[in-house]
Amino acid sequence: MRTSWADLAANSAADNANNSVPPSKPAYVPPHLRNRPPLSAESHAPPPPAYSGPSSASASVAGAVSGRWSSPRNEYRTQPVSSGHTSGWGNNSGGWDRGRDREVNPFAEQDDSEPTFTEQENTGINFDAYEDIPVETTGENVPSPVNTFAEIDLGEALNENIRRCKYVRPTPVQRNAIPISLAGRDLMACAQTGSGKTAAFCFPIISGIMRGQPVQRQPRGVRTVFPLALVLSPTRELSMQIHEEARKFSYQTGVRVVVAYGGAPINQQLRDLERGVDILVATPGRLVDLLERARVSLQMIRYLALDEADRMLDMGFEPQIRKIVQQMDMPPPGVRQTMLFSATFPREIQRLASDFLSNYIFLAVGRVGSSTDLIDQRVEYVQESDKRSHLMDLLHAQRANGVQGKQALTLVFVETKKGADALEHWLCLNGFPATTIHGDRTQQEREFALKSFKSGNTPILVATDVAARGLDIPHVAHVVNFDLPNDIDDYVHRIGRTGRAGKKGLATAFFNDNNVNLARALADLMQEANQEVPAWILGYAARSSFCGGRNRRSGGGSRFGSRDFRREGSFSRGGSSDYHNAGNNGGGYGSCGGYAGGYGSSGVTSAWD
Ligand SMILES: Nc1ncnc2c1ncn2[C@@H]1O[C@H](COP(=O)(O)OP(=O)(O)OP(=O)(O)O)[C@@H](O)[C@H]1O
Repeated sequence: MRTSWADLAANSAADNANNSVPPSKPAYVPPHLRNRPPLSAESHAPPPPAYSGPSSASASVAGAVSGRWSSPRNEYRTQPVSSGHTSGWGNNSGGWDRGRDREVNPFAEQDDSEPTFTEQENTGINFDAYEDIPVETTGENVPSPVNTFAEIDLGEALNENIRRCKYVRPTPVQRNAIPISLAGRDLMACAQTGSGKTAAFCFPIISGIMRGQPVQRQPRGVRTVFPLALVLSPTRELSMQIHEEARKFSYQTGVRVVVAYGGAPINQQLRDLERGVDILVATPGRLVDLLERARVSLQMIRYLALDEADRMLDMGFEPQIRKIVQQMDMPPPGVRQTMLFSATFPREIQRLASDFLSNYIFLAVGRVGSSTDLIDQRVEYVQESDKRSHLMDLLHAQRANGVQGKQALTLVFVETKKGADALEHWLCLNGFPATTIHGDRTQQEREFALKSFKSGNTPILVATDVAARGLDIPHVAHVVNFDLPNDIDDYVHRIGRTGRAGKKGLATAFFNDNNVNLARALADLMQEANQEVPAWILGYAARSSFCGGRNRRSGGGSRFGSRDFRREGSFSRGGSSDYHNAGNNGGGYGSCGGYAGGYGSSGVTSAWD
């Protein structure tokens, strides 16, 4: 099969050369043949494939992989559907140099905003910090974890990009999740913020597309595109970030990644799509738009990844996700491969998520929903009226300890968009350069704010929950919860903007009587992360209603006992009851509670996309 596609590409190139007339659109070239020198008219030999097959050192994983392709998924792929890619390569954006048929090197791209931080600071990754993390996997026939990237058969081009990224070894979530995904299994994975989940779902997708058999060519004139993989994320900025990461991982693999998100001109995104797409990274709203315009079809999807999956399936997004995954033309579970990732996975969301999965493996690296103990968490009692002056004290102290007199990056979370603007204004008036990101700002303003913050030019970013999830901003030294969220999971994601990739971070929360409902969960979370819990907060925790409020986790007993919801007695839907437990066991669930409401921020959902 591979040979015939190689022949097809070779013949097509030779035909074009012989006719000396360039095709109106370049012919589709399958990923494993892309980035090869163009064939001369004389040469009819297919170029060597980019991926040279499994190495003997990785026989177990590789064996599982080849097994995957003889599964029903393979039959699906070879069905004579009239689809494929709209066009070939290289005419431009999203990582391609317009007019020069050349992929832009994402590793050489310079951020034109002057970085405040040195390369050395950027590479101080200490993944030893994650070594003792308990890992639990449940499900049937769980593939064994690996210890090194060399043990995983990802293909040379991808391995080269891993080296370029300076990833020396896989993080615990990568060690476990990648072999599971390469074996073709569906996965629900929960791992702490900043622990490398993006690569954990990108690597198997890219590798799978590289090694997979190519799809049929798109008939000319049809403008619908047929991506092979779909990665959904809740915010525009996170989709952009995943796109950037995926472009690095897929550099010179021939796998093409395109991003589509709201707030940006759709025409440019349509042009990017028309140039060819293997992996589509998207926010749900913009994707629905593209599907309704019939510019994207999900018919050929082999891989579906939901990043921040619990957010994607909560009340704000669930209808859109169901529409995309269940009501359009995406292959069903068992035919496609589905991967769900987050740092938090409330049991009710797990239950919903199981509709999207087939005989999946549940992976928990660390306790489900826990924060990393790399973050020094502090809670201070601050009345509403004192919050600004208190923040000022923190910023002054930070400036005094700053690197070379510069303000360390501080991310300040507030409840409302108006509150964000007002605080930004006040900070600027008081000599602290600040910017803001929230749903009322234009996309351009949001992107500019983020860029300015990342570069250190504006070291304080005031944000609503739009910035709470997934954003990987190096050097965020301090996260301040100026207003605490209503939900402890939101707190976990917010503080997770610091203390990433093995680095230490600091998180300060302003607590007052408005936050009583969060007291119990906050105290539990801090205790679990070996943080010092002030006695007064334990008092509030005792007073708070264990099963009430909007905190879905609040309930009696240890909320950290929670694991794979299928192991609860109440589980009665689908799947197998014979769950292999390959790791540490936690306690049971608390006796009450569950999901008592949506995220506090559900009102901003549409603005996120
Ligand atoms: N194996 C590795 N070696 C070194 N650095 C890594 C490795 N894997 C990931 N990283 C880096 O770790 C940082 C965090 O990764 P990533 O953003 O994927 O975390 P995450 O688990 O998705 O976090 P969140 O839950 O906040 O979304 C990134 O800067 C990434 O480049």
